[in-house]
Amino acid sequence: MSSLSSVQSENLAEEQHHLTDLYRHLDDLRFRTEQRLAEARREGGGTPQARSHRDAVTAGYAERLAQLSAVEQGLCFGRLDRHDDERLHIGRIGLTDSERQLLVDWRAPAARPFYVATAVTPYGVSRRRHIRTRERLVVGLDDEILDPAAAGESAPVTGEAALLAALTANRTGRMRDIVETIQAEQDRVIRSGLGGVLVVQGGPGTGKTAVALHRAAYLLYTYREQLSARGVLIVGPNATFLRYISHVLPSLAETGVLLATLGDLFPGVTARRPEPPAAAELKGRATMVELLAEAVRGRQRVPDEPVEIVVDRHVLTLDPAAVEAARQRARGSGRLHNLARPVFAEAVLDTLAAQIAERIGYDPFWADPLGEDDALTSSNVLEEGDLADIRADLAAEPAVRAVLDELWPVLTPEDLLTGLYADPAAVPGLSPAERELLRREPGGGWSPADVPLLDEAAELLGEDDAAARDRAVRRWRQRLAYAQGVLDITAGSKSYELEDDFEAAIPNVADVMEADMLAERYADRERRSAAERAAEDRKWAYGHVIVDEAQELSPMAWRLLMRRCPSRSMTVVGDLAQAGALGTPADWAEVLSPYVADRWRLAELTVSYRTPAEILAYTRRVLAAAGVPIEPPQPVRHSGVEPWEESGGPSHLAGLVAREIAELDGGRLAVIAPAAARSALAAALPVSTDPEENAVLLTVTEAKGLEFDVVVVVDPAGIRAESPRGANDLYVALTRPTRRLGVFKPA
Ligand SMILES: Nc1ncnc2c1ncn2[C@@H]1O[C@H](COP(=O)(O)OP(=O)(O)OP(=O)(O)O)[C@@H](O)[C@H]1O
Repeated sequence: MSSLSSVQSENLAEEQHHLTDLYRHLDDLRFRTEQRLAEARREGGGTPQARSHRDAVTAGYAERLAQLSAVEQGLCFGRLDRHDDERLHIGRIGLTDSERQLLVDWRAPAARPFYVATAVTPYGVSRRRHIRTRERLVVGLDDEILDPAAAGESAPVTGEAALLAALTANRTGRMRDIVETIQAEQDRVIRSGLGGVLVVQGGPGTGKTAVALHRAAYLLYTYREQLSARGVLIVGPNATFLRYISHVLPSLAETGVLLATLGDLFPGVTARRPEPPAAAELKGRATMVELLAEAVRGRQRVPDEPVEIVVDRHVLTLDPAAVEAARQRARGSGRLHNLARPVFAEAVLDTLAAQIAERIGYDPFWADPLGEDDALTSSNVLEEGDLADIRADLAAEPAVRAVLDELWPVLTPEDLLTGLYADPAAVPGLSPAERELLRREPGGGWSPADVPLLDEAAELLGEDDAAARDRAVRRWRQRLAYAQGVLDITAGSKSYELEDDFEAAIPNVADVMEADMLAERYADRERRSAAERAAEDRKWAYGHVIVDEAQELSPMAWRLLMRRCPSRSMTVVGDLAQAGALGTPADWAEVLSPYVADRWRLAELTVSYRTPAEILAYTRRVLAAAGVPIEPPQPVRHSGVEPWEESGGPSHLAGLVAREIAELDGGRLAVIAPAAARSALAAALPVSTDPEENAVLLTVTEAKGLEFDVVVVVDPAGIRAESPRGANDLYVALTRPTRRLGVFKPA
């Protein structure tokens, strides 16, 4: 016994020695990066190029420093002993000294056996060691000997002790990374190649979200060149969920990922307005594409009566036939609405200009020529140049512009949707009830379901970037003139003193401009990461898109996401059995086939790491009794605690919740209830509606994707009855706890 413990303490001492060495290297790296950062900050920035170079370098060092700080906790967590006597330590980043690899990044191919080696397939590994640390101290070691002879006895999961420690730890309200205990089926998903669409289907608590985040980190590490320029987008269901997962990637030293909800994906709009599920479902239907196209056509109007326009005391008349002809011409141009407006305007201006020309250019003697030479071929003495002037004057005339804006307005996506919601009756193809669902007065912000419609509208309307191009050209001309002036003065005052070679050193104007503009662009490109630039650019094409809780997305939302990812390099993560939104798909093929036919691959996760066996068994029983057979995933552990069921009035419930809170011991509790009961329960129970608090009251929609040590589900029948997908909602609610579940039925 004593010899065993002496071996253990020797092992601990050996690991401590190595760990101390690793931290010394980390400190050293940090110190050098800090120095370089300070040096870069001190550097003067004379020219714009020098300034933007300095900013880029500074930002690079600052980011590197943040990464080095992020890996402080749990820097090294594993060791592989190979049959060839090589030892590899596995950690959050790679570290080398001049001769050897001190620490292997968990994402490197050499680290893979740490996650997938088994006694049956040991990948050349004889021992896998989990190293548990607190701060910079080694506090425990768990060894697994991967001896094929002992294959039958090996643990069903890798790193069982470390895994169970992670799973039973108190929840903090922030998801932790799982880099120390990734399981083999999860590893296969994380390391799947970059190309194509990968669907990850798995029940509650199987680690879909955790896997999606680690996959982002893996892809950025493995395909850095490709991905750092285009960025990675992760889409989650709501802002609370994004806050919940927000620490994972920074703790893996990855910062170049944009986390967003659907409501954030139209630049300039933050869509948080709540709306009834039925309205969201209607807005999410694929048929909205045609409806929006119809709404655009509806804004290209032909008046019923002739329109009179007074210009310079002339009364001009625009009759419906002329407008119809102009509209045909504009529609026939094949351009999008906003881009076709000049075609429409030109046709209308032609009509109006002809009327003016008719009046001011009429020669009353044209039909009575004095002789052969004086013969006129038309009654009008105006020439084409005069007509062009008239058209230009008319185009600038406010009364004319007002009519053009009425008949063929330049529209923003917001204009189109506001108009559509204010008067949905104008759009054919909707039932009266559907019209009422869409109806909304202008103002009050946008809902997440509006965002795909805004995006679709932007596609249909087209953006007229002529104005932006004009501005850029004007700015360029001003600069050019300025630079020319500066050079003229310099050259003028000094030319006779110049040596030949000095003269040659003066850049010519084109060089100055090019340098200047390049510097501007360079500064823009370097100072902001791809993720930041992408967030402001509706047409940004991401290198990879990860969609979490993907079962909740509507067909319209998929159209938007596919536009953001023309390469179709995507990871789609979800569980159809947990789908709560109305109109959710029957299977993943229904979602994906319009975009990639059958060219997508499926990975399934089968083990629940969150929810203990007792709670999953209870969940299966409850749902089966309700006539909804659901097969939950396999639990990885037992908690030894059966769920409780109680019923009664509000004060009894308040007492039960208070008891659970008293026993929390630093963990977190959620009461999950029907939306209709929310305000009454908020007043009656000792819980908060602020999701950041330790004891919170949530609806199922709010609780989706989250987890708590203890959950009390109130009024399960009410949750089921609240929506056509109520049984799925109940499934979500019952599977949120990591330890204890209580179910309360109002008497
Ligand atoms: N290999 C692992 N090691 C340690 N913890 C893990 C592992 N896999 C999953 N977990 C933990 O299990 C919990 C559930 O994971 P996660 O939220 O990713 O599951 P999910 O499949 O997205 O669940 P849901 O469908 O309910 O949203 C999290 O606390 C996660 O950290």
